[in-house]
Amino acid sequence: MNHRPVDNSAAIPDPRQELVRVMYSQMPVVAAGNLALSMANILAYIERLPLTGLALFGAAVLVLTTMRIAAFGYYRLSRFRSWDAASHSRLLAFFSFLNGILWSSWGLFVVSSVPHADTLIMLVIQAGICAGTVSTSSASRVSLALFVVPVLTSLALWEGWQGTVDGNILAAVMLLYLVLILSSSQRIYRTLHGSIVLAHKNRLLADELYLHSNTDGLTGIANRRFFDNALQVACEASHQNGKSLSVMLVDVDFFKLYNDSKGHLEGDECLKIIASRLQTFFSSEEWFVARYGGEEFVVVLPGVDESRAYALAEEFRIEIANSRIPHDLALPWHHLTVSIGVASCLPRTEVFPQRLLEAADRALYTAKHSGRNRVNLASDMASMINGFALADLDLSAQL
Ligand SMILES: Nc1nc2c(ncn2[C@@H]2O[C@H](COP(=O)(O)OP(=O)(O)OP(=O)(O)O)[C@@H](O)[C@H]2O)c(=O)[nH]1
Repeated sequence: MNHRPVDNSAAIPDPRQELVRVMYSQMPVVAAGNLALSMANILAYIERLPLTGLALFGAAVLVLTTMRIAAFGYYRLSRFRSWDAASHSRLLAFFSFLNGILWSSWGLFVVSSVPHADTLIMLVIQAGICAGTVSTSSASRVSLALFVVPVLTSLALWEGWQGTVDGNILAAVMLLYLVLILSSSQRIYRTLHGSIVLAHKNRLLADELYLHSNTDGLTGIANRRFFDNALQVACEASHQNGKSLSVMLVDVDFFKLYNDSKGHLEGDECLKIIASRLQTFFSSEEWFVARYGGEEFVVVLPGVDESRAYALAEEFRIEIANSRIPHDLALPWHHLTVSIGVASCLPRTEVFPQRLLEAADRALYTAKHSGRNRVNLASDMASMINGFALADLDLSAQL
């Protein structure tokens, strides 16, 4: 669970690398499919049962295609941000070449061992396979060429060797086809490139929107909106995992007088200082700080019980007082101070965010009216929660 509105805005990654990563991520699936293809070939060759072999191959291709489609959805682009694309693209090129050899061996196997197999039809099938690869391999020209060249040339060479068709004409046709494939790969790549850039821009915009709508404009810490959601989540988690939960309301003392004497801009700077001190002081991963409104801040401390929350609040209060931020009208100290109200709930108790806040607010009110620059505990919290539990019991008994 993330308790802070985090700034995720990173540069848009290189779309070509992103595509290589996606292709690379599918390698295990493709390898499994090709292994099935080789086994089908070997089986058909040993048993002299070409139809069984072909049926097995057909099944393997079906499984492979289904798995690849599933894998494409699974390996979403966002997962690959931290990958080392350079080394992966080399491995991908090597793998593509192996893949090409496998497919060409399949073509050669069929024309050489299946009676009446037509080389031309096989060539058309192989050409279709190459064309199908363009969409997925278009980001890496090297990988594409390493796949396509063995697949296309093997049958042409076979025919030339057999002398049934003019090898030169076949080679010329294959060359033309290769050029067509590579040029269409460029077009497909441009389209994919555009979609990937757009997808990343959209994500950055969504991140930015989230960040802005959850951050306080003045102090840069989380705002009330973020706090309301996060407190609800923290209360539910505390109820489920049986850990304590404490909330603090931190209010700057005599802040109106600070504004009046030093001006609103100085007041703003003062709020920024308090926010940053809070953020630094309560920096544990689980805790979070937000601006509650005006000169009031809130700290949520999952896993912290009442006595520890009190000790932490007292430590923070002293830290601010010891900073000696001048505030002549704050009597009797003549420097800036804060008052803090603390409320905690017992582990495994169902606690309502609103009740916890009300208790912390009452504690803060008492701290203010007992002279300010102090921490006050909502000592009625446990009895209040028990009171609710009893009220619930009474109600259910009446029902
Ligand atoms: N500079 C500045 N002042 C603000 C901001 N938000 C609220 N305030 C001021 O904070 C002051 C709060 O005053 P009060 O609620 O009377 O509280 P206080 O003067 O701190 O008195 P106690 O809380 O009783 O110690 C008001 O004068 C508000 O104008 C802000 O964003 N910037």
